[in-house]
Amino acid sequence: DEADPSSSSSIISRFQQYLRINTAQPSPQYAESADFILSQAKSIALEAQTLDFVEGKPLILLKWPGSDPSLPTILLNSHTDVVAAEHDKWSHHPFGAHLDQHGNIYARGSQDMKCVGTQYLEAIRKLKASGFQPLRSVYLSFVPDEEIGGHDGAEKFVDSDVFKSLNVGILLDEGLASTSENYRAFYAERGPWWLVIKATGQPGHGSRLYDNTAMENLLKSIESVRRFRASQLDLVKAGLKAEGEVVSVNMVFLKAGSPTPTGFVMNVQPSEAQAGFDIRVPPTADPESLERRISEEWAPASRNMTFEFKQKASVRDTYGKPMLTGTDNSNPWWTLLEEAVRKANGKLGKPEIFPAATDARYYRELGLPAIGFSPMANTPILLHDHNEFLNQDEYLKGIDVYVSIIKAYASHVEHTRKEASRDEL
Ligand code: MET
Ligand SMILES: [Zn+2]
Ligand SMILES: [Zn+2]
Repeated sequence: DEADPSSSSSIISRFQQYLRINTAQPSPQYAESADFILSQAKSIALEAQTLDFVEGKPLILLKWPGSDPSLPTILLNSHTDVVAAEHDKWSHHPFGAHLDQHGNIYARGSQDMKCVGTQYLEAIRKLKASGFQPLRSVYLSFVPDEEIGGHDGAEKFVDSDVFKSLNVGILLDEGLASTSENYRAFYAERGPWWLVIKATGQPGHGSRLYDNTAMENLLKSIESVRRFRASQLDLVKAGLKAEGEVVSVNMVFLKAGSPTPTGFVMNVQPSEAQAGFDIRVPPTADPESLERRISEEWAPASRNMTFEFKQKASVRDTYGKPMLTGTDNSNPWWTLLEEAVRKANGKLGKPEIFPAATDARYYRELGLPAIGFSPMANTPILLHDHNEFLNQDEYLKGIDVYVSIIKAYASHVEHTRKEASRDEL
């Protein structure tokens, strides 16, 4: 029944409401999404504050206070922005949240990651209705700008005094849909390095053959990048490494020549040429050796080349260690997640390295444990793709998985603390 806020149709219609707010980069409607989140928070009586680290880019922080404020807390993170969508290539409008006859909800952000944001809220709504009282405080952060690097969102947040005062013990952030029945969970991610290489060279008549043209200099680099790319892809194809365990490099733009109103100048060899690459570096890789490869093989000064990074994430934390969250007994949160998923009748695959980037890197950089998890099983991976959708039954199942996880996390008495109190007896 529509009027009952706990009915499935009400839950789905709240998800659709969030999806219908166009928060696509580069001009997300953040004011509207903030209003929506704050109204949801109010309806389930969560404490709320809006943090304006950058004007026009609100970060909403919600709190469900625990009975023991001395315990480290739980932070459930989601980003409110989404990537752009090419409307005319979709079968349904990307901000219409159309529900088709199979129960699939079509919208940009249905997988990445508005689903997770409202699933956290719905799980808390259910837990509150059941009378559950958290021991640890549970925080929810709805952050802007993840899709453009998180510099005005999560990055500013983790540097803030507000964040320090939260005493966060574990962070949950986004994962990926799974095409099998097993959910996927991520203990690390690859760092994005966005590289632009530039070649200069001898300009001249388009009919002449000579050495050291900008185009030739750039093409030698592209050939070298391609050989390296193939070596990494071969490791994946041979089954020796998973996607998140190799360095990926993809050329994303090429720029050279002189445009004319009808095309390009055809008989002048240009004096400059450049190419851009999206490189993803696993935390297990040696960043120094990749840096050397870039400066010596992909953009050597000896070939009149220079390079610049548009984005260069660290793969080491502030203590110099690779940014990996423990998946063994050293990290009770991992075991608790596994158990909680199982209790909710879900299955979890082997822990993986997230192939792309998420805001979790800013927390792992501080040495905090962070787990990437979006409960979507039996679902094609459609983030950033046309016709992104999520099935309503999968969405509802995911809420129950979060009920189980939040319950386990918020009731968890730290082992070391138990030991400490036992020692006192
Ligand atoms: C460096 S910004 C990252 C944006 C996006 N999540 C990606 O992995 O591409
Ligand atoms: Zn995302
Ligand atoms: Zn994304």
